[in-house]
Amino acid sequence: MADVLTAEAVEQELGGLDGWSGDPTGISRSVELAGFPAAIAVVDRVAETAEQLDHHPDIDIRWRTVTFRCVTHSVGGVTRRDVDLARRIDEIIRSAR
Ligand SMILES: C[C@H](O)[C@H](O)[C@H]1CNC2=NC(N)=NC(=O)C2=N1
Repeated sequence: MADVLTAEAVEQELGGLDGWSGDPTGISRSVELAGFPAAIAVVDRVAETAEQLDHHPDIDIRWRTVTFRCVTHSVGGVTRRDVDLARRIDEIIRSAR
C-alpha cells in the first residue's frame, strides 16, 4: 500500500511540475487547448498512459479547458504514483501545444 505524501513532500513535488496545485488530499492542473477536439485528443492520450500505469486521474472537460486531478483513491491521498502521473500528463500537454 502506497504512502500518502506529507504536506511538505507534496509542496516540494509541485515545484517540479507545470502549473499544478494542491495538498495531500489531491493535486490538480487546468489547461486550455486550441479547441474541443484538441482537448479530447489530450484526454485520449492521458487515458492511454493511465491504462499503462494502472493509475487514473479524475478529469473534467469544459469545451477546451481540461482539469486533471490526481489522487490515489484507494488510500485517500496523494502518493508518488500521482506525482508520476502528473509528470506524464505534463509531457503530453507539452507535446500537444
Ligand atoms: C485495480 C486497480 O489497480 C485499481 O482499482 C486502481 C485503478 N486506478 C486508480 N487510480 C487512482 N487514481 N486511484 C486508485 O486507487 C486506482 N486504483
